[in-house]
Amino acid sequence: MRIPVLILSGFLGSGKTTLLLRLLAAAGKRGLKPGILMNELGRKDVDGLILQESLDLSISRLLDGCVCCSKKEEMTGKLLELIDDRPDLIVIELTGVANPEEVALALSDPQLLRQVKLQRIVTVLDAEHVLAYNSWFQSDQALVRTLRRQIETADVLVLNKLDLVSASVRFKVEKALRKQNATSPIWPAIQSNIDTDLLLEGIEKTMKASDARLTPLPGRGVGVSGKRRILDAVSNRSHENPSFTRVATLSFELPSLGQLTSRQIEQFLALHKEVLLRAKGYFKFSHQTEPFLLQYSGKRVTWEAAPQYEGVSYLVLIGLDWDEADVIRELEMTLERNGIRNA
Ligand SMILES: Nc1nc2c(ncn2[C@@H]2O[C@H](COP(=O)(O)OP(=O)(O)OP(=O)(O)O)[C@@H](O)[C@H]2O)c(=O)[nH]1
Repeated sequence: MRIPVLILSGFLGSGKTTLLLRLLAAAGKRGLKPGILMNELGRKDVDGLILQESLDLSISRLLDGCVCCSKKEEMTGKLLELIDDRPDLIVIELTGVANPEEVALALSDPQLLRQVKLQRIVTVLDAEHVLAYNSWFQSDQALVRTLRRQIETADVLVLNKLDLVSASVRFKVEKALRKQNATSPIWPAIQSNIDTDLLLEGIEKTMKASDARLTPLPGRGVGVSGKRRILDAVSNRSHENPSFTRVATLSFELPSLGQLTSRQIEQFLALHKEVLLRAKGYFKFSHQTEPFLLQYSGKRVTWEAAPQYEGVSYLVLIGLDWDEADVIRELEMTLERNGIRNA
């Protein structure tokens, strides 16, 4: 059973920690044991201290850097430590400037893939200021894009600090949010006071003593029905514990690449560009002497030599509202065209 992960995102000061405290209280009432990973930009762990004062919990911290950029490797290590404690769920509170899709990608690291599963992305918004971000940060388009992504990828938008705005501002904000995310619910809140039980829906006390950390879970075959699979796909949308997140992750181990080329991978990615947020993978092409690292972000592909990589080839895809079976089918077809056939 993979451990469900809740991601709390939202700009600085929007009310994430306030929500986290409520969430932890609700988890406690349900008898759930949470693991918490807090990522803060400053060296000083202010939020962690607040939490530790409020609750007797072990909290993992990633300080002085964002999981999106400088702290990616460390995040995997911290999560593995948390998994060792066998929590029923893991809550990751991001820095205000983190992009949730990058965290979804990090969760698909081969070391974590079969142990954790993205359950839900919750974005907390400061109703008083959210409409001003575009003009405030005009000179930093990367930040504007990240803040937009926090809204687009959210499964739940918590519209917080409503005590500070009028009804007409609230209406304007909701209208603007709907343009960026037409489907996810918007939950109004003051002091991040929402029905936290709804956030914990689908999360149960599942970790038993027998669920050892390194027990490999079988890859869940999500291949096309009626055909034998030629690749093993691991999805965050598992049957055993339905995921509600719109951000889907698919990971493929590719022990054999046949005659596959980087160009064909790019063509495969281009087919899904409307729904693909991010991709990453290592490839050991038969015609190359060293492995290559693929990065796909903002619809752009880059390749770089990765001589230090020693594992098998793999590909991780992060998409929004996609047809999973369609993506898998296309990849299978790409592999088949390159001589990779069913055994
Ligand atoms: N007036 C008002 N203040 C709020 C509300 N929600 C949270 N706050 C306050 O806003 C401040 C920031 O809240 P946090 O929960 O720490 O926000 P955060 O998103 O974790 O902040 P960072 O860690 O800086 O990213 C605190 O002083 C909260 O008490 C609200 O609905 N109304």
